[in-house]
Amino acid sequence: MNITTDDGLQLHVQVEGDGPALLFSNSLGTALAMWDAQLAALTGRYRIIRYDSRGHGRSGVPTAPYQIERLGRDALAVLDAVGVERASFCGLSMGGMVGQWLGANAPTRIQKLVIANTAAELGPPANWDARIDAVRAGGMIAITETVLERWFTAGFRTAQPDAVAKVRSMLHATDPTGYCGSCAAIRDMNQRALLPTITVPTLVIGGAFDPATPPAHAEELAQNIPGAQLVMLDAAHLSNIERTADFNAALTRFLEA
Ligand SMILES: O=C(O)CC1=CCC(=O)O1
Repeated sequence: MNITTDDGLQLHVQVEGDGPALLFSNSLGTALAMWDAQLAALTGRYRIIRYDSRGHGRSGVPTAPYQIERLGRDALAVLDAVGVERASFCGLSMGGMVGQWLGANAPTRIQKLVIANTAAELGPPANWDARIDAVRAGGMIAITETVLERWFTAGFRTAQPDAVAKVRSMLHATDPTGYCGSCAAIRDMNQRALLPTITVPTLVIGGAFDPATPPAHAEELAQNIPGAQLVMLDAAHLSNIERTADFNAALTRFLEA
């Protein structure tokens, strides 16, 4: 289904399964299909709500730079459109940045918060400007292989070429304008001051081998969000794909405690 946000953008949403509502939010350069392995494991126990973030997948692609607040309001629009007052939330990387915003600004809408492979601030801005310039000049292909090397360990890339190929396809299919708009949102983000205000029960998941959001970022989040738990997986950036069973176990253990 498509839903319309308060600024008139169409977002592509899929709702599957029955049970307590669980909203997933994708990372930069992917789409809702990045959560397929979670859907397969959890669909019998949860009402799984997935959506393509603006600029990604089958959602609309505004041209101006995005902001994390705007992405957070999109997540609330998804909940409104599917008639869910309160859901647990799981977001990875950019999705986890959205989760921090929701935890601080919409605590009545979030039951439990899971933020994976993410950060409160991910500078320096010049790195994001360089990435935006590279994509504007050469399209998604210009950055694909470098990005994939950060998303998965070398061992996983060798052992699981089909899983990597699926993610490569998502990255190639991402609209360069949407990708650059999202890079700008991450470049301009600093949510450190929000962390102590998050009162929602929170699980932080990190990747011991994640070069994109290294373990220090996960530790900072867990130390500054009151009562947050921390789980470190043997994975690079897309830990939900590289370590599906461990990720799903940590997620369900936390949600069902
Ligand atoms: O693509 C990357 O470098 C890693 C990343 C940062 C934010 C996100 O969603 O992915």
